[in-house]
Amino acid sequence: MSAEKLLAKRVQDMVLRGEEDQLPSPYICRNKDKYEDDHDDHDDDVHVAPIPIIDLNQAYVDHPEQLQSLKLALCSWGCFQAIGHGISSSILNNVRKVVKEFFEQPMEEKNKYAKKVEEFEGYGGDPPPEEGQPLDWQDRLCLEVYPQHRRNLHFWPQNPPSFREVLEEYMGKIRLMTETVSKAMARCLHLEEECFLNQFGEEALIQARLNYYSPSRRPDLVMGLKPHADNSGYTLILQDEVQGLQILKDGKWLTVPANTQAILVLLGDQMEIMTNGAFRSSVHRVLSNAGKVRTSIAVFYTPEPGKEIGPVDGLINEEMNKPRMYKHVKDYADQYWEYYNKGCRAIHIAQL
Ligand SMILES: O=C(O)CCC(=O)C(=O)O
Ligand SMILES: [Fe+2]
Repeated sequence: MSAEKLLAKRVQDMVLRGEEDQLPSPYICRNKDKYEDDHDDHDDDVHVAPIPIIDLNQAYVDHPEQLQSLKLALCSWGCFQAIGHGISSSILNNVRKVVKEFFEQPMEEKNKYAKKVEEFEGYGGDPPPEEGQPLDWQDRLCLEVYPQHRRNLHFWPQNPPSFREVLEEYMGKIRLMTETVSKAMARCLHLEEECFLNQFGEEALIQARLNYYSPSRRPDLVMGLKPHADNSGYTLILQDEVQGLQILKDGKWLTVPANTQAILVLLGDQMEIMTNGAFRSSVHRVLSNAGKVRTSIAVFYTPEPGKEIGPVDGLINEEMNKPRMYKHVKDYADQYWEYYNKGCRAIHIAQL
């Protein structure tokens, strides 16, 4: 069956209907040659990553030691687990709960928010990749959240009844968190604290992607989300208690611990450009598993459309051996998706 046709179906629906025995080939992206082999034969030994934990509480975030830890985390891991983010456990639990409840409703209810196959916003699967590229073993609901005038409320679920209110509360807090994080990122590099915020701009995009990973009988063959680096400046990820997210570090896939109280801050390509490569965006993927549903809420924080971004001056010094490594770019997303759909990274388009 073609990718377009498959993308009109939901993975969750295939799993619930027991249609997985005939696993459609566009989903198969791993161990292709082992398709006929022993079902238990797969190599996902889990190496849990000691990802740095950073306390964003105002009382600590500007301490030289904390800033130094932040810099180390971002330069060597490309991510950190944020605690002290000011979002209460009850808000975190509520948002996870309504997201799960949304996906656990009948298809008919969810399809009220269905996207067109080629489009991005709404409920469904990602737009079709190029021919031959695998499909992800997941369903998701993508929503534009800020600036507020970009919201398309017809995609915002009305069921469960508290969905909109709970998401709105969470996203308001996340927006505040982006200010703290952007300032701390500047300060840890000894830059003027508004320098990244100014590049993101007043109309910076904040988009939510609610991910639902159904279990798979063949986690050795499919992938929840294929390897990629995000197009964003950075991404804020709230996980549930089921592991699955992995980051690529020094050529090895390492599992991100499922810390339900922390929000993972993961660098995207546009922060790599703005820091002239001092920070590197993190390549990551999500594994499928045989037993449990996994949900996550990824929020992409991305410079305002039409705004030029580039390496900040303080990170370029030709005489001090810190040459400019990246160009100025505008609407990086447009080219990013072309490469993403081919299963490639796009960062080279900004590199000098
Ligand atoms: O599910 C996750 O933990 C990560 C999701 C992700 O990488 C994305 O939505 O871009
Ligand atoms: Fe991602």
